[in-house]
Amino acid sequence: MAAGAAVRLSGLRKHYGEVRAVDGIDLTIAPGEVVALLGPNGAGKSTTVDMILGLTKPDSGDVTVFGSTPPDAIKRGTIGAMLQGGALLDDATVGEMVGMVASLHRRPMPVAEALRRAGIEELANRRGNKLSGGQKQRVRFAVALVSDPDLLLLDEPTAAMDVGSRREFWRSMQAFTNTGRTVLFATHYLEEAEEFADRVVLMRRGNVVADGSVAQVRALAGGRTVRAVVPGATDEMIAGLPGVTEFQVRGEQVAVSSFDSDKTLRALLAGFPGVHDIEIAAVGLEGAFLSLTSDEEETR
Ligand SMILES: Nc1ncnc2c1ncn2[C@@H]1O[C@H](COP(=O)(O)OP(=O)(O)OP(=O)(O)O)[C@@H](O)[C@H]1O
Repeated sequence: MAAGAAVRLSGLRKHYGEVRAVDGIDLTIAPGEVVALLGPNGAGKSTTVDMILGLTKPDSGDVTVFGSTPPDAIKRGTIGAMLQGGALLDDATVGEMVGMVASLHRRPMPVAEALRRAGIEELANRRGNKLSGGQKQRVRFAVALVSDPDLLLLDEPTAAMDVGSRREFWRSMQAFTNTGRTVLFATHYLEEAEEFADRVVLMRRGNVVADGSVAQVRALAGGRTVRAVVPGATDEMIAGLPGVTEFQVRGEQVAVSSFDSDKTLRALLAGFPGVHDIEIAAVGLEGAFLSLTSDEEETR
């Protein structure tokens, strides 16, 4: 599979002085996969995307895109990219901007089709300085699509969009991925990863801390939340239960995060005979994200 990989990163590293923006990551993305790159601010997502695009030179390690170097892949129109704040021209119309980019490629799709796929046909004659933030993002999407790329790299594509535009954007994106293209998108929105990605790669401080399907990443965090009404509960008693990683006591209402909910529950029942209204829930992707990317992990 490696030879036919859409993206292959091996030992990829980029440091800025003391900052280990990307600290030796290995990642293989198969053709047709839709992968979310998740992580808190400063995790190294943009630096990774920039290295795949050849915009940032790695200190060490290799990047290949469909077996080629990033500059060769870009020359062939294999990669389309939508970057945070990618420049648009104030005085050119949307149609002109997308047309200019199309003219740089050997086998572009028709400009009208790129506009249609990005859902901005009606903006074709609008000038760059008359676009809203969300509309600009869609123009960047059309620019990314017009080379008819096999790989799309998107750095926080829906950052400036309202909820409705976000939905529509992902609908357009799904139409694109249904044709078997590969997509890697960086995002802060867990629900986008959960809903649209086949695979989630979680980054923290320049490293990949989890990689798998949404269900697998959730399971990696392994925790559950136990809620109950516990007459007589005190902070000290709840903190002393086995498996507890975090807890909250509000009057008799207790919520506990636990890495071993069976043990926690047994001890709770033994220590507090009056406990009632017990609920146990699996950690969502958000919980997994927080537990796998929090700085407290550092001390483990
Ligand atoms: N050109 C640069 N010079 C110095 N430090 C940089 C440079 N680019 C990135 N960094 C640092 O590298 C780290 C990783 O940044 P990066 O932008 O890749 O993170 P990110 O995960 O994309 O964050 P965000 O979600 O905030 O966009 C950060 O600490 C950042 O300050």
